[in-house]
Amino acid sequence: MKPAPRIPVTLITGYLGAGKTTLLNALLRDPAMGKAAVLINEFGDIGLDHDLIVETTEEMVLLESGCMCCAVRGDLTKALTGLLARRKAGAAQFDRVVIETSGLADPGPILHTLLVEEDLAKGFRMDGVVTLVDAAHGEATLDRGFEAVAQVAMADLVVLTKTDLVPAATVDSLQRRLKGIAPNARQITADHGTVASGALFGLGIPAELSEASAAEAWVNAAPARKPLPALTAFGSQHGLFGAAFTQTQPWAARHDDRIRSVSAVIDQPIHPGLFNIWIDTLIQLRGPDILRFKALIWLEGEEEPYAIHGVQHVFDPPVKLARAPKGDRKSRIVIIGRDLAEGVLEESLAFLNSPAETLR
Ligand SMILES: Nc1nc2c(ncn2[C@@H]2O[C@H](COP(=O)(O)OP(=O)(O)OP(=O)(O)O)[C@@H](O)[C@H]2O)c(=O)[nH]1
Repeated sequence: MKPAPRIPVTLITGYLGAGKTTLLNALLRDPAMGKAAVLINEFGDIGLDHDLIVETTEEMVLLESGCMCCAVRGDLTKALTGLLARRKAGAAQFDRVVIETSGLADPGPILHTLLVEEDLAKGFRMDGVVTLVDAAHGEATLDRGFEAVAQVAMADLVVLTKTDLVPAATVDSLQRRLKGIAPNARQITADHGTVASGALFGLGIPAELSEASAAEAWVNAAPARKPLPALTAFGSQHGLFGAAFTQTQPWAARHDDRIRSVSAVIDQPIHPGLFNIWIDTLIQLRGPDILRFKALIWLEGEEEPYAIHGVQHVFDPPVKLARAPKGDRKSRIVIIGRDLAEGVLEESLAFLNSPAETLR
């Protein structure tokens, strides 16, 4: 029997006051939202945002008493497990979950919870990370704290809010900066919380769709700007993830500079052995510093590609995609990392281009 489709989860994040509650209120009126369960996380004792939500769905859970990424993770697990059980028993009806995080939350551990808790991973799939950035205070917020930069780096979609409060040139320059931090994330603007209907949904791994063409758009990888460096032997100048990886640079400069995003398009199907070595090494050595990993991978000898996504050292099981487009058997990989020395991810990606003899 085919397993039931997993329920998509959307994570709405963004710094304090970025406009998350305003957006959620507008979203609750969007027919594209369908039947949704909404989880709201509050930092501090009083669940103020809960009172600010004017229209509610039937399933609204307020997670209090701390930041979701640390203290409340247990609560998040409990809330999601509870929702799943009630849905199974017919006591709750919803087809998606939307989580509004506290402004201080790091989306990484929250995404982890969805991936590592076995029951949750079976019942839910991540549909997308939506990060709100306040156009009026965005630059200053990014300058002040790395949390805000990391929230942008993890986004599938960046939503600019309060653009009505600043000149167009300010919006342009902020958008350029955001593109630098998250080159693969789409950017849209919200007018007092209102975005085009459905714009926030369908951003995740198209697992249940099984469409390779959709996966290409999901990965959104651009060919490397410079050709991948040639590998002469196993590993390269630095080894697969060698010296340069352990030697991170002093990150005194801008917070933005701590984020490095690398994407590659690999023309030929990849030897499965090479791919396994590569990904194991990446996870073992640099797992905690991989903020996001998305890939559409063609392996030698296989007719369909795999979609893979990961957050730090936790990876969702690869999803084999059916209905692959004819012709193009190029793998696409995007890695967003923090505190990684320049050139190292590129070099490691070059390993995937190396002939299979490298293994022997
Ligand atoms: N001018 C303007 N104000 C906005 C817009 N979107 C939100 N706001 C205002 O920004 C303020 C903060 O919005 P919230 O939705 O409470 O922000 P939040 O991200 O939920 O805030 P925290 O829960 O503190 O993290 C409110 O006064 C909103 O009315 C916008 O597009 N334009």
